[in-house]
Amino acid sequence: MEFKEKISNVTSKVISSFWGTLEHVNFDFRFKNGKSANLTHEVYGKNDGVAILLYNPSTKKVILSKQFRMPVYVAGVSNGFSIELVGGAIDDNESPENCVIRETEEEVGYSVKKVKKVATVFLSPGLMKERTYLYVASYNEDNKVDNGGGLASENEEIEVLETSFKTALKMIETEEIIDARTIMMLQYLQINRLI
Ligand SMILES: Nc1nc2c(ncn2[C@@H]2O[C@H](COP(=O)(O)OP(=O)(O)O[C@H]3O[C@H](CO)[C@@H](O)[C@H](O)[C@@H]3O)[C@@H](O)[C@H]2O)c(=O)[nH]1
Ligand SMILES: [Mg+2]
Repeated sequence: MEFKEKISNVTSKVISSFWGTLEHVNFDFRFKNGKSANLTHEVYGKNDGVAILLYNPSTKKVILSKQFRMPVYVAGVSNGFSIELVGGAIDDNESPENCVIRETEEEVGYSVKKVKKVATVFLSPGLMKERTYLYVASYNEDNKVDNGGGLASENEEIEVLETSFKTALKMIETEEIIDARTIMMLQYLQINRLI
């Protein structure tokens, strides 16, 4: 039998390049039964991202951010406001760790030095090529260096939410928290009894 690759003749065409890039990727896919099909799949992405859950083991509080998200608005949820981990897109030539430390200071005004990497996740593997690196770090009041809020130069407007861990877990049940990264990291804290 002639040997054929499972995936072959991959070509990509950029359909839109605005904030991120939307590509149409054309390829031949060989099914288990030996038949092949020429398929086109859409793939969206930007630079990879980072996100972090900050927790204070003595006060049993966590720091989250609240901001407007157009996709959430378009979906008709919470007027478009989403409660999430601190995070953002990695700048060119920046390490994920430096990015997460930078975003923590920009978005919520805390300077943390020691961050622990927990997982690398694809948020929507059927659509997005982005990897997100997930972190945790403990904090206390000494780490607070300013009020955060995001970069005005990037039109960011972020509300800092310091809330009890118990309340944050409740907000998963009530669907006030709907971001997958945030839910998995709150559960990570819970499973590992870090707080
Ligand atoms: N999505 C999007 N955001 C835009 C756009 N123009 C400006 N922004 C704003 O630019 C800012 C980017 O901030 P970052 O902190 O760098 O990224 P992020 O929006 O928090 O994104 C993070 O989460 C995403 C998942 O929700 C990730 O996809 C992303 O990589 C990153 O981790 C946000 O305030 C966002 O609203 C646009 O066209 N599209
Ligand atoms: Mg952000």
